[in-house]
Amino acid sequence: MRARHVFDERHVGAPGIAHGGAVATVLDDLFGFLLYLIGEPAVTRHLEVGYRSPVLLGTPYLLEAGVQRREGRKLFVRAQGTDEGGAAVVEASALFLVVGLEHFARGGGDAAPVAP
Ligand SMILES: CCCCCCCCCC(=O)SCCNC(=O)CCNC(=O)[C@H](O)C(C)(C)COP(=O)(O)OP(=O)(O)OC[C@H]1O[C@@H](n2cnc3c(N)ncnc32)[C@H](O)[C@@H]1OP(=O)(O)O
Repeated sequence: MRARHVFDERHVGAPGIAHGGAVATVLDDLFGFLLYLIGEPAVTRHLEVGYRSPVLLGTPYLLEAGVQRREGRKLFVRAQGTDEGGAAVVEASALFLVVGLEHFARGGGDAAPVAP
């Protein structure tokens, strides 16, 4: 799956640079959307982010994510973000666990069925 993302002042850490937590949030959400597209309701069990270069505000990045492998209810996923020159600025790997829709009901909100 591919997405284009531009961080803005809402995500600032050091001046002009995205906060690492904001970058991790976007990557986690990218994985969540990937698994939504695949049609697997799953949640993050483990997330690792490698910050290779500062992620600049107001700069478009290409984000790419995919499923590396599956072991039963465990989905191992990977992603990377590259700048317009093709240089990798951030990478992430994560373990998502497939859960039943009752998992989402624990938060008290509506858990809409996940469809591909
Ligand atoms: C309907 C709308 C859907 C929208 C979804 C959007 C999702 C967007 C992404 C998110 O933000 S998700 C929110 C953040 N994540 C959470 O809130 C999850 C909190 N954790 C849990 O609820 C439970 O841990 C979970 C349901 C995921 C699993 O609980 P379990 O008690 O079933 O399993 P456990 O935690 O013991 O670990 C499962 C397996 O992972 C393995 N494991 C854990 N860390 C690992 C690691 N780092 N590497 C490899 N394996 C690992 C662990 O050993 C174990 O292996 P086995 O099943 O074979 O014993």
